[in-house]
Amino acid sequence: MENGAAKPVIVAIDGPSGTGKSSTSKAVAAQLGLSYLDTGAQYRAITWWMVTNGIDIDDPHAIAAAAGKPDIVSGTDPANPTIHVDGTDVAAPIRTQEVTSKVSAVSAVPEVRSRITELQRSIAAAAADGIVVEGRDIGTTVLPDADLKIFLTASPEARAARRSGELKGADVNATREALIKRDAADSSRKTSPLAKADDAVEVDTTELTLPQVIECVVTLVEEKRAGK
Ligand SMILES: Nc1ncnc2c1ncn2[C@@H]1O[C@H](COP(=O)(O)OP(=O)(O)OP(=O)(O)O)[C@@H](O)[C@H]1O
Ligand SMILES: Nc1ccn([C@H]2C[C@H](O)[C@@H](COP(=O)(O)O)O2)c(=O)n1
Repeated sequence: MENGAAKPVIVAIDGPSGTGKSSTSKAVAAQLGLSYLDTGAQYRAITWWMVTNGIDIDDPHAIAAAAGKPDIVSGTDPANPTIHVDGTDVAAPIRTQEVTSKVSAVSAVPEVRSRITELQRSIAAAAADGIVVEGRDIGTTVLPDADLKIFLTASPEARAARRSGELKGADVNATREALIKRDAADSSRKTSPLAKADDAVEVDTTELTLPQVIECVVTLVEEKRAGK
């Protein structure tokens, strides 16, 4: 690089629901001055558009035919990540129970995946200082040449407890069953399922605090940058 500037670093963080991908990725990106991309928010955004426009979620052909229609724009500042569909801020509506229950079906459709994957690659390529991209298939499919790949895991019990804490008063057992069901759907789809890349570093966060996970990932990025 000219003037001794650091080479942009691409970090892929994958893992099942509730393992801490978003919290960790945002904090690592902020600490290291990198961009941040929440790819789950993009799949939620396209699902929100399908629901809002009356597309039959049980009909993969209808989803495929509509996959190219919504304009999805992701803001990549880790201090203020944003998501817009056709100019509308959808940060809140993409987190509803309705969207959460339908996102696995929509994201399993190959036409949806190729559209969103292309968008993700163009965002990563445009990140001048580098980027942390989090999702389910980033290390395996979207950015197979990422400089560093992390795969976060945690027990279903720990993940359900974290989610129930977030959803104030939600039943832990119901939350646990819902996330196990979503993980099973995301792991078993034919096109780029949730999976650990062979060259990913697995970090089990069950017994770690969030600051410990962040520190672990920051250290891994710094070691990678130092060429260790
Ligand atoms: N190591 C940890 N210890 C305790 N709580 C954590 C830890 N990591 C994350 N959390 C909390 O767990 C919740 C889920 O974390 P987060 O949203 O980052 O997970 P995620 O993997 O991105 O989930 P999803 O894929 O469903 O979006 C948040 O409330 C977060 O603060
Ligand atoms: N790279 C990705 C990211 C997300 N998805 C799908 C599957 C998830 O259940 C859903 C929502 O993700 P979350 O917001 O919970 O991280 O989006 C995917 O298929 N590939």
